[in-house]
Amino acid sequence: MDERYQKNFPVSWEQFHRDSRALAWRLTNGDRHFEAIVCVTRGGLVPAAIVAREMSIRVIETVCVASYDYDKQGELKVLKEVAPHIRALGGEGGRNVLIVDDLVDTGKTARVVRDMLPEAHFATVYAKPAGRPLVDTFVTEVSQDTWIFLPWDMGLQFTPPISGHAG
Ligand SMILES: O=P(O)(O)OC[C@H]1O[C@H](OP(=O)(O)OP(=O)(O)O)[C@H](O)[C@@H]1O
Ligand SMILES: Nc1nc2[nH]cnc2c(=O)[nH]1
Ligand SMILES: [Mg+2]
Repeated sequence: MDERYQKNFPVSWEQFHRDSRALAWRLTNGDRHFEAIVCVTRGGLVPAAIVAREMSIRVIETVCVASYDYDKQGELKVLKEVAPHIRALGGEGGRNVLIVDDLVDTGKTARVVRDMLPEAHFATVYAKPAGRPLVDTFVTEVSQDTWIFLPWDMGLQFTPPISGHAG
């Protein structure tokens, strides 16, 4: 684990579903009308599916970026841009577009995607303090020194008892 991260925050599928639904509730109670979701792959794919279902949004676009190799942040590469007709929804800048990602950490990914769609609404399930100013709506804040383990990166495994005795 990168030394920047001192704590773990493991999230189960149920918890992630609950938190993504909570994000949809917040977005539904806002004053914006969204015609399409742009999800930031790959982490944004799962919350985007849940938010799209709850908000009855059927137009889903991707913006494909890569920056982390597990917990090591590298140079950010845009592998696929947003289609021009999606960028134009609600006028130049994408005012009627909802951008969804799983989390914001340093804010580097959010900055790049926001620059593509400056009028869009940016939503994440989790936010760390450095990235929080770049997000319009989120559900749970976690500290900067916490690594969030998402359910698709984990599996069930044996945990030894607290006493240390295996049997
Ligand atoms: O705020 P930042 O420091 O830029 O970090 C946040 C980004 O990091 C993760 O994506 P990652 O690059 O690991 O790719 P993935 O979504 O394909 O897992 C996460 O899904 C966010 O998109
Ligand atoms: N899974 C995961 N990916 C990240 N990318 C940047 N920060 C994080 C994090 O805390 N967890
Ligand atoms: Mg990502």
